[in-house]
This record gives sequence, structure tokens and C-alpha cells, in this order.
Amino acid sequence: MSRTVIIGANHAGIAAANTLLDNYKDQEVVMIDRNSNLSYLGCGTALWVGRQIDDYHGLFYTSEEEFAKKGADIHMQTEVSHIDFDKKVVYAHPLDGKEDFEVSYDHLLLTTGSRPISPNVPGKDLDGIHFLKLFQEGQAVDKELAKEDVNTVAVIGAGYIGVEVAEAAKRRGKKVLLFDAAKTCLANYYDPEFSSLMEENLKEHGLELHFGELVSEYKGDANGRVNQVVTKDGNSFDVDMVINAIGFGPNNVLGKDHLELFANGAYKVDKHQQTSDPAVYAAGDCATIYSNAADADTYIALASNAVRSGILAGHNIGGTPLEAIGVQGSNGISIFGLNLVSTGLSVQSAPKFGIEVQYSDFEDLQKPGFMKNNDKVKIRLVYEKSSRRLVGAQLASKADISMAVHMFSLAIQEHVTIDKLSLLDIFFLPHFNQPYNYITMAALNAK
Ligand SMILES: Cc1cc2nc3c(=O)[nH]c(=O)nc-3n(C[C@H](O)[C@H](O)[C@H](O)COP(=O)(O)OP(=O)(O)OC[C@H]3O[C@@H](n4cnc5c(N)ncnc54)[C@H](O)[C@@H]3O)c2cc1C
Ligand SMILES: NC(=O)c1ccc[n+]([C@@H]2O[C@H](COP(=O)([O-])OP(=O)(O)OC[C@H]3O[C@@H](n4cnc5c(N)ncnc54)[C@H](O)[C@@H]3O)[C@@H](O)[C@H]2O)c1
Repeated sequence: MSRTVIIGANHAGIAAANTLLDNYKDQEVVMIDRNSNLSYLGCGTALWVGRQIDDYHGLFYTSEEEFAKKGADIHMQTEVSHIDFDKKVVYAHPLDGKEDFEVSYDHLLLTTGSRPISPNVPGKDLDGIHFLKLFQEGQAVDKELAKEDVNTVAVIGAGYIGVEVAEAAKRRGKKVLLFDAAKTCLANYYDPEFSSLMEENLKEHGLELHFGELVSEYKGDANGRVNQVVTKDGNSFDVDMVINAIGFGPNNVLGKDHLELFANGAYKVDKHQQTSDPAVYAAGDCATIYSNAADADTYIALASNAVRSGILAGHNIGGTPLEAIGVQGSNGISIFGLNLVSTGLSVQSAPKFGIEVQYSDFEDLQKPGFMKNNDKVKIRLVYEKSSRRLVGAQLASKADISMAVHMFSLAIQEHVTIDKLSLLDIFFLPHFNQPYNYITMAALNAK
């Protein structure tokens, strides 16, 4: 028997544990997590808090009992305090008063994930200031929104969490102020021509947008509860609660002094999810991931990547050498009926990776004009100037155009050129698209 200790039993840890337990009978699997719950789908928080789904029960997809049944030695509410990498021993501290214990390993898998970044400004620890990562943090926000004296909510960061929770708070009848240091929302995913559609949508639904305004201080009342947000240019806004959503940072506490790290502190892994210590693997939000579009290691915190990298780590630890094929960071958002999806690099993100790009835009009705229930689709294809390989795609529509992005993801992965894309066999049926469909037209328009 070979023993693998997995620290962190959420999406990446769960995927790895299932892979090991389902496929490798010679594997002893020990799972340790400090949280009391596992497998919470954070993507559902805004849906539940905004009352678009009835409750949170469906947001957990497995349980401690399931893993115990499969033969894992699972310890929830147990924090790993440190690791002796030379002796290959993990030291664990149960948070429920039980005795500390240690466990040795043949392989160690770090799936310790990420934590939200805290704005480092005066007043950041006042009451009424929230983060939104764990289920418990979702519950705390939900409870605050139920209070009648909480009328004005400030959301700091207009990325994916910020925009989604801003919609949720608005749906709960609150006045919502949405701040971002960048000049647009969703700046990490979309060019301004696309994020501006989301901005119009948010404004139409009554949200107050403060983009390009950096929060410099939170002020509080005599009871230590936040009541004001102050920005760098001296403006102040009365608020009743704050939700911080300015991005995630990797949780590298256990391995940062031993393992090789990426620029932001994530554990550097190779294509087998192996770290700089051959006995230690890492996956999910605490590790790097290879971007095919950028042709470089990068950091992309997504559950989709956590699951895939967890499966990969499981197979490699189990004894089947499997190489990662890389990712495109495909993502999507749906707010008040407006859908935005993207994959790869945008025109504004490409230069950060030293890639010179051109782009091609197209906008038309999704279906022929004679069809009913017909929405506009806006598309941008981004391609490398020298090689003409596709490196990114963005789409926006009130229609569900989400599946198109998966094809662009594959095209980026396989280094397909914009010219090849323009001749791709795409079927035509009035129910779904036009004879000159938006994918072909965007590719044909490329200079
Ligand atoms: C509100 C919200 C919405 C999201 N929506 C989406 C979405 O729609 N699509 C998408 O792809 N992604 C989404 N994400 C991102 C996604 O949730 C993360 O990328 C994912 O959780 C990463 O999984 P992970 O297993 O790598 O890490 P985590 O989920 O961070 O899990 C790490 C685990 O490690 C445990 N741990 C850490 N340190 C220790 C220690 N010392 N001892 C014991 N245990 C430890 C933690 O308790 C935790 O359970 C969303 C995130 C949030 C917060
Ligand atoms: N729909 C989805 O797929 C989905 C939903 C939620 C979260 N997630 C993932 O979870 C992770 C965390 O989400 P997130 O929304 O926190 O990060 P994000 O990267 O999506 O957005 C962070 C935002 O905060 C802004 N910002 C940074 N520093 C700031 C500061 N000091 N003041 C004001 N604004 C600041 C950035 O400009 C950016 O727009 C991301 O990787 C995200 O992709 C995905």
C-alpha cells in the first residue's frame, strides 16, 4: 500500500481523492480539511442569496460520509499546522478538541485552495465588512441582507464575485454601490466593448457604479460597525454593509518555505501537477496552471480548473503518468438575463503576456430576421498577429450562446488559425443561427 495525504478536501482535493479511490486499489487515502463542510459550489451563493434558487442544500455534491464509505480516512474540522517535508510527516490539529495527531505519507497532495484578498486600508476589520468564499461567509451575507436596517450595500471589486453578489443584493431590494479600481467591470475577462454592455445592464437595473474609484478607507460608528466608504479622490459614501471581492490569492502557508513558488505565491507545478519536491503534488487554486493562449504558466482560480487538475494529480500519484493539456481559463457570467462568456486572452490582457494581437468583431441577430425570440449576438475573436493562431474569444447576448465558447477553447488549445476557423463546417438551421453565422462572419472579417 502507498499512502497519499490530501490537505484540503474541496473541489481539487475531492477530484483527486475520487480518482485515487475509484482507480487505484493499492492506495491508502487520508483527507484532512479544517472546514466543517466540503464540496460547496460557491457559484451558487449569489443565486441563493439573491433568491433565484430556493435554498443552498443542492450546492453540496458530496459528503464526509461518502468518502468514509469509499474507504478514505477523512478528518474534517482538522487543521494541518505544519509539515516536515524531510521526514514526510503531516501534523494535524483537530478543531473540535480532539487530540493532535501526525500522519506520514508516501505522496502529499496540497489542495489548500485560495483565500479572498483583503483591501489593505484603514478600517478593514470593522464589523459589517464581509468576504464571500466559504459557505459560512455566504450565510453571514445572507443574514445581513435580511436585516431591515441594512439598506445600502457597497461591493468592492466588480469582477465575477462582485458583479454576481451586486445583482443578488439588488434582487433583495437593497441600494447597491459597486466599486472597482479599474475603469470597467469584469476587466480581467473582457475588453471594454463587452464590459460596457454589462455596465449598461447593471445601470438599467438600478445599480450605482463607481469604476476607476479606489477605496482608501472604511469608517465606522461608535459600535465599530462600518458606516462609510471613502475613496482615494476624497469622496465618501454612507453604507450599511460592505462585501469585499477584489480577487483571490493562493493559500500557500504550509509549503511556501519549502516549495518553488510562482510570482503570486502559488505552488509551481509541472504538467504532472508535481511541485519542486517530487513527493509533493499540488492542484486547484493553490497551484499554477498552464495557459495555452499565453503559452506560459499562470494563475487562474476556477472550480473547473480545480477539478481537472485534481483528477490529473490523482492519476499521476496513482501511477498513471498523465500530462496536463493546459487550459484557456474559459468563463462565463449571467446577470439580469445578459450572458457574457470568454476564453483565452482579451485585447487588453494579451500584452501582459508579451503577445501582439489583432481582433475581429461582428454583431448581428442570432437567427434570421424572420424568426421570433431573436436576440443580438456580439462576438470578438482575438488572434496572434504573427502566427494568426486564435488566442481569445468573447461573446455577449441575451440568448444562451454559452456553448460556442467551448469550441473556441478547443481551437485555442489546438493552435487553430483564424483563417482555418473561417472555413469551419458550421451547420445552419433558422432555429439556431443564420446562414452567414456569427462565428464564420467574425473569422471572415479578420484582416
Ligand atoms: C462566490 C464564488 C463563486 C464562484 N463561482 C465560480 C464559478 O461559477 N465557476 C468556477 O469555475 N469557479 C467559481 N468560483 C471559484 C471556485 O470556487 C474556486 O476556484 C474553487 O473553490 C477552488 O477549489 P480548490 O479545491 O482548489 O480550493 P478551495 O475551494 O479554496 O478549497 C481548499 C480547501 O483547503 C482547506 N484548507 C486550507 N488550508 C488548510 C489547512 N492548513 N488544513 C486543513 N485544511 C485546509 C480549506 O478549508 C478548503 O476546504 C467561485 C468562487 C466563489 C467564492
Ligand atoms: N462565473 C464565474 O466563473 C466565477 C464567479 C465567481 C468567482 N469566480 C472566480 O473566483 C475568483 C475570485 O473572484 P473575484 O471576483 O474575487 O476576482 P476577479 O479577479 O474576478 O475580480 C476582482 C476585481 O477586483 C478589482 N480590484 C482589484 N483590486 C482592487 C482594489 N484594491 N479595489 C477595488 N477593486 C479592486 C479588479 O479590477 C477586478 O475587477 C476568480 O478567479 C473568479 O474567476 C468565477
